[in-house]
Amino acid sequence: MNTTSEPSFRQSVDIMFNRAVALMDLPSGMVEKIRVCNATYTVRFGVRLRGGIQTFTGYRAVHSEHMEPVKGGIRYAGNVNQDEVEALAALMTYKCALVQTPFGGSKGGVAINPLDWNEEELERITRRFAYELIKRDMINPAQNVPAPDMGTGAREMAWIADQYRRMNTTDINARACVTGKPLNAGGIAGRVEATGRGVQYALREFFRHPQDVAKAGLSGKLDGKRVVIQGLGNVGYHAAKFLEEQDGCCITCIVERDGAIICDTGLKVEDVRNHLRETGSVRGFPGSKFIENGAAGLELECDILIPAALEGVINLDNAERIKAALIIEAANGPITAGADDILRERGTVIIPDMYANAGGVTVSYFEWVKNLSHIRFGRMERRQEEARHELLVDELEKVKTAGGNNLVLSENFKKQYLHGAGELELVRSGLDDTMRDAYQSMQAIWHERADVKDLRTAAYLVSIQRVAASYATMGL
Ligand SMILES: NC(=O)c1ccc[n+]([C@@H]2O[C@H](COP(=O)([O-])OP(=O)(O)OC[C@H]3O[C@@H](n4cnc5c(N)ncnc54)[C@H](O)[C@@H]3O)[C@@H](O)[C@H]2O)c1
Repeated sequence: MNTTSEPSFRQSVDIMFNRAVALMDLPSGMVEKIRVCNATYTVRFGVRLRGGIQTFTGYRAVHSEHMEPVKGGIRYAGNVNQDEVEALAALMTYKCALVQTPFGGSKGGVAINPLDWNEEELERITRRFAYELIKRDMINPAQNVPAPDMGTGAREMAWIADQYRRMNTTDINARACVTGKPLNAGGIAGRVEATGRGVQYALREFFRHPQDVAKAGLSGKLDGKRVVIQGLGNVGYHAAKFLEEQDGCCITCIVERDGAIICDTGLKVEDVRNHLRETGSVRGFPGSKFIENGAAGLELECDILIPAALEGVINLDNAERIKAALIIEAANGPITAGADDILRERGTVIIPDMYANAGGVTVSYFEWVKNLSHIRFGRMERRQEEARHELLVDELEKVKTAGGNNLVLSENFKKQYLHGAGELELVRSGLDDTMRDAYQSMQAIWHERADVKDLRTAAYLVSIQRVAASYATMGL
């Protein structure tokens, strides 16, 4: 965050929370219980590296245990701190409640820049941090289940899972101690793409409602919409790629850490990603204009702005200059509370983080269930579906043979129909269903209540109501 007069990330989340509870009829004690972060564990641990001992600082915050396990990613970034993990843990509570994954909220991180360390060193740092959390039950399939976040991915999750297994050799559910693992280590198809895929499904759902599209001052479908995206990491890359290749969006600007590239006729996301991988920068991407001040890319004319990197990037400094009609928060907390006020006043529609990036935790839930059930996901349903489809196809064949009509089933159709959905299709359809349902639950409040002016407040209302109901039922 650039502006000293801005609240911290956690304070920003609290301001948005308070705006919502002011419209609710909850006892003040309950409001306070939900708002506060239950506990934050800080650990300073040493690892023998590069001929000496290096000391690192790590955190795991548990915001709400109204449901267990609690869930939330582990972030590796230089500026990870207690305020940030507590804000992110709170967002996890509200996110899980909104998309109805049965978890409380948590988040963790280590204050390191992963680019400063090689793979072997990162493995030793990760295993040591995991050890510190596992021995305090802060990684455990029944209590606290991490996942990837900025700076971490499937590789780190595999190390954490292995560390847990070594320390808990008789735990048959060991694999469920962390999600976002590689497929061959108990992961699930579609987890890597899940958060970006969820952003795509969220936008598709938004554009199914012309009334909502009109509120943003837009019209028509997703096809042809001009999109600016910040961050071409896990979330940003998948979101941008799917929107470009499958929904006909025109990606006019990509903002990365060292600057931004602009191309009015549209950037090929896959090619930009390859260029970024090969050169470490977006600079010099053929057919594009490079600007050193990447943040200026956020201020370009466009229909949809997708911040998918850091928190606080839309703040009091630049909010007035943001021109996008619609902002979808793929990152957590990219808009500060002050900027949110400015944009809301101006009528910019914001699809809030707790909904927009919930695809990750949704598919993490599928992975956790798969690990606990010890069966290849969807396997039984698939056989059952196949049996039903066989009956249908036999019947159609009989109709055809009897000369009832001219129906001809192609071999290709039969193959696709009979083989039903694989794990990836099941995961995607489950995610799509979740994103549609959650959108409609926010939207109902946005449309029905005159005092609820924006989707974020509506999302908070849905979530807080559910968390409160959970506490009220189980007691404190
Ligand atoms: N990974 C997930 O499943 C997941 C789930 C929910 C939310 N999120 C949120 O999405 C955001 C991104 O996470 P990710 O997993 O994609 O991280 P990532 O580490 O894979 O990617 C982050 C990208 O942002 C870029 N970046 C860093 N600093 C930048 C800057 N100043 N300007 C522009 N780009 C910059 C990095 O180069 C990188 O390409 C975070 O807010 C995270 O909390 C991630």
